[in-house]
Formats: sequence, C-alpha cells, structure tokens
Amino acid sequence: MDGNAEDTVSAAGTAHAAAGPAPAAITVTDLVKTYPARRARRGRPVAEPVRASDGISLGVRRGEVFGLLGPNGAGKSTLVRQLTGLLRPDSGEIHVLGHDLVRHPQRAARLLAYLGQETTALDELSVLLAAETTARLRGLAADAARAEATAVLAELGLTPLAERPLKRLSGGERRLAHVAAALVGERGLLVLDEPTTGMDPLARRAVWAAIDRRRAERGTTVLLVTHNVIEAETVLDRVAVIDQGRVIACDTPGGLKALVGDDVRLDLVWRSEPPLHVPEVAALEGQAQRTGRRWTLRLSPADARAAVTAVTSGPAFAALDDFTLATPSLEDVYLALGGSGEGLVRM
Ligand SMILES: Nc1ncnc2c1ncn2[C@@H]1O[C@H](COP(=O)(O)OP(=O)(O)OP(=O)(O)O)[C@@H](O)[C@H]1O
Repeated sequence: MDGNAEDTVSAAGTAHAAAGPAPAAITVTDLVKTYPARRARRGRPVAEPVRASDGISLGVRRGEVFGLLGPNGAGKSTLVRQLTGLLRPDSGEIHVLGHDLVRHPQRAARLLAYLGQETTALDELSVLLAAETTARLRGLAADAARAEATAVLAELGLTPLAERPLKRLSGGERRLAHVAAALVGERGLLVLDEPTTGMDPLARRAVWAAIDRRRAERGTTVLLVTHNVIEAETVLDRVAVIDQGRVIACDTPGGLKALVGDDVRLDLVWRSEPPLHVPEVAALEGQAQRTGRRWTLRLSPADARAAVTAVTSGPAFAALDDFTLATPSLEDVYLALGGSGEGLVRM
C-alpha cells in the first residue's frame, strides 16, 4: 500500500483520518486543465488550446446525488476524468473520500466506480460475465461475484439478456449492461457520465431507481453528468451548472430555480404562420423567442394567464397547434445565468 497514516485504505475503500468527521466524498479546489494546441508537422496550429477546467472548486457530501449540468463542451467529462484519476490536472487539488487523487490517481479504482461516455472494454463478454468479472476485479470472491451480478441484472431487468455478448446488444441495452457493471462490487462513490444515453423510459427508470436504492440503503454518493434537465431535477440533491470550464451556479434544484423568480414559460406552437392580425398575438411577438413554428415566452403568472386566455379563443386558437405552460426549469436557470442553452435536453 502506498498510503501514509492520513490515507490508509480499508477493505471498504474508505480512508481513516485520525479522528473527527468523515471526509467529504469529493473536494475539488481551483482545478485547471488546458488541452494543448495541436500543431501540424510544420508547426502550424490546427487547433487552439482549450481551457476545459478553468478554476473549478466544488464539494460533494457523502450520500449525495450530485449533478453536473451543462451544454456540450462545457467541461463536464474533463472534470470527471480528472476526478477518476484518468486525466491529470495542470493545477489544483482533488480529494476523494479523503484521498489525494492528484498525487495518487491509481487509488481511484479502489474508491469509486466510473462509467464513462464510451466504454468498449467489456464488449466481448456476455452481460452476466461483464458484471461478474467487474465484481471479481473489485475484490469479490467467485460465489459472491456471481450472486451480486445476477441480482444487479434482475434489478435492471437484464436477466433475459444475461447470456448475450454486449457487442450483440442494441445501444440502449449495452448502456444498461455497462450500468450493471458499474453497480456491482459496492463502491462508496459512483461517477456516472450520461448513464442513460440511448435508453428507453423503462430502462431509464430502472437506472434511477437502482441509484436511489443505493443512496437510501448504503449511503452511496453519486456524481452524475447529464444534460437531461428533467432527470436532473428529479434525482439530484444538488447541481453544479458548468459553462465554459467554470461552475456558474451550485445549489439544490429548488434553490437554483428560485434564482429565476416566479416567471413561467409559455410555449406556443403555430400550425404555420402566427396570426399577427390578432392584436393579442401581435402584442406577444416582441417578447417571443422563435424556434421554427415555436414561440417561447417568459412571463409573470398573471401575464401568462392572460396570454393563454387570448390564444385559446377565437382566430388565434384556430392557428395554434399546441401550447404548454411550465414553471421554471433548470434550463431556465441555465439561460438566466448566461449560458447558451444549446445542448440541454428537455424531455
Ligand atoms: N482530448 C481533447 N483534446 C482537446 N480538446 C478537448 C479534448 N477533450 C475535450 N476537449 C475540449 O474541451 C472542452 C470540454 O470538453 P468536455 O468533453 O469536457 O465537455 P462536456 O461538457 O463533457 O461535453 P458533452 O456534454 O458534449 O459530453 C470542449 O471544448 C472540448 O472540445
């Protein structure tokens, strides 16, 4: 073992500090990572350097489901790859369950389970063997590994596919099999990068239920990367909104939504051209953000009520294909904080 007294690792993968409170699950301080410029052979730059982590500080408590939310390219995966010991930061500190992962990145494998965006290592194995082999690698005896893999497959509804090699599964099924492998062999911290990509609603629900169960029954900490705004709102205790390598907000979903006040969002989808000859519709035009046939308006509850009344009667209604009225979402928070909003999924 390479640890000092502060960092001694127990069988359960937790650190024993001399005394005092248990260390936070994750503490990140002023993390900086720049991908260098790429140059062609003659030295011409073909890509500018990218500062993908630009002074990130955050803390995740034990037992929390903590989300990283942000659009494509915001720097979420770069952050989790540093937290899981796979990528070395240029500067800054990372402590996971009391261990200094900048100095000892190899310890990550004992402390946490990581599901990256793209994983091909298990593709030749059957679903059961992939989970079982992962459990063995995480220190379980053969019988225990088989039992736990079988149980996790049942939990995720994968039993009928147990003998199928991963490379012969659909994209969503393969992702679910990777989630199963991430869940076996009890780790105190799960780091999941877009775990439900490509899954149908039933599979997604099974994943969130499995995560919730581990948090409730075992106090597992979960760090979750997502751009699925609704998932983020329903499963997360706290969320850090990441934009251009920086944390632009961090709070509970409710706390973040309070930032945008009481305004509600009204979406109007017109059948074709909006009926601008209707005065009430013409009055809304200036406030509407247009996306094709959709108008999105942010209004006070009273103005929204008046607008709904106006567009659901008379000639405006005949021109209306669909409308939705919604309370603020994390997407609204993100937009209010100055993010571009592109790449955030609302479903
Ligand atoms: N290996 C790399 N070399 C150079 N630039 C990179 C590399 N990996 C990522 N980047 C850049 O760093 C920035 C952050 O990328 P990152 O993958 O961390 O974003 P992300 O928030 O995880 O995005 P997504 O939601 O699309 O997965 C982006 O501008 C990206 O183009």
